[in-house]
Amino acid sequence: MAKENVLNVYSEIGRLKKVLLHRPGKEIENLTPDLMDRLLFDDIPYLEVARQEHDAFADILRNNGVEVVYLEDLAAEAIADDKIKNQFVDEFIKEASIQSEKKRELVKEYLLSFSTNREMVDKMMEGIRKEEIKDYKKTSLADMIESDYPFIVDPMPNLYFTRDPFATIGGGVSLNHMRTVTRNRETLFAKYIFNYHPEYKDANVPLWYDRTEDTAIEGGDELILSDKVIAIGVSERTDGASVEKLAKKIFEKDEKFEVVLAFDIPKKRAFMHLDTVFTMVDYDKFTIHPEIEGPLTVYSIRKGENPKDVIIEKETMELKNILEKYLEIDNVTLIRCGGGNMIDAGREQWNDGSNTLAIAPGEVVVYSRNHVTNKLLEEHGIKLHIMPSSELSRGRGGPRCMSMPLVRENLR
Ligand SMILES: NC(=[NH2+])NCCC[C@H](N)C(=O)O
Repeated sequence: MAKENVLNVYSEIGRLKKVLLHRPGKEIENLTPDLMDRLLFDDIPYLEVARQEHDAFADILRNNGVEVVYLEDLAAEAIADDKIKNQFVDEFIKEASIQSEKKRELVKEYLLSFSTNREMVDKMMEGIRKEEIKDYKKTSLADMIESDYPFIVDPMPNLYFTRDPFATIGGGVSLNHMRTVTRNRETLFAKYIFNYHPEYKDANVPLWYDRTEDTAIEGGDELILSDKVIAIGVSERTDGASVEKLAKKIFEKDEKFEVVLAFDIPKKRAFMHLDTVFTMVDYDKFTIHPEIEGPLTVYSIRKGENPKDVIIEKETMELKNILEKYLEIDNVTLIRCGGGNMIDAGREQWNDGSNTLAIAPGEVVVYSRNHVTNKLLEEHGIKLHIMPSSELSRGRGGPRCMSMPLVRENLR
């Protein structure tokens, strides 16, 4: 029997009931200066403190009635069956770009040697250093003459940004194809969770996107403005083609969404995802990076006559007017990160000052370090839950990026 409402997200702000996090693990201690660029970090966080901050984040959520589940637990629970575990390990190895056959065999043996699935999953996330598997060098020429690259399997340090590899939209999931190899490897965990975890496997969770697609889309670009309107950033990470594919899939099912808005935003790191420049904090309030106020080009995608067709319209408008028009609200307030002061805006933007996680309308989790923006939010009547932020922020993501809502209460 199909279970109902295992996933339910029809807004950005409806009371948060269940959320997916990943507690930063030893993958952070496998970040090196040489790897930072490719693995999308600007600095190396101090793991112990990052974990304290992350635990404080989870506590804020739990203390406010949110059920917190962890990616690493769900992934381990999803592969309880040995056949599925074996398949999962094979797929993981296939995507880990390991050069020689012998080395792949040894990695498999090593992963299967962990006594619990949870430990094995942690190891997959952490990456495997050369010295962990000693014998491979003797067996193949490729391995004998290989470079001094220190890893057999790369770490996945971005996993604590659970927002991106997949995203709940309505009653389904966008299982994303990520722009970069490092982040695309992360999506494998979600594939197994939605196919095999006891909570989800019989729920027939519809997939609005699949990781096997060849164009990119990331969860940080996917915002659910209401049960009628979805906004998606066409950004450094998300292609226009992906937005159209996703819109068609959603319209084919009887979801209530009526329009998908594709926001054309600058393709640069400070604007990485739409949620880096713009998050919803209340019914009629948004916190934004002043640079996207516009005029902005937006493409609205609606259902066509026949379910496979869509109608696309291009508009160029100020952000405020776009939101007022599509959300049918008379007056939308945009709260500028850093209060519009160029220095404060630039600094706080860089540390995700407008990347807030709403846990209810008018109630958000924010980073402590962005005090200029936080003060402004308070002045606009927003209730803040402030979390510590010196280490986690070094990965260039804030409270919204670090959380994937699974269930939100519907708004009245
Ligand atoms: N939804 C977000 N804004 N996520 C931020 C992700 C940051 C991560 N270092 C990356 O570059 O992918």
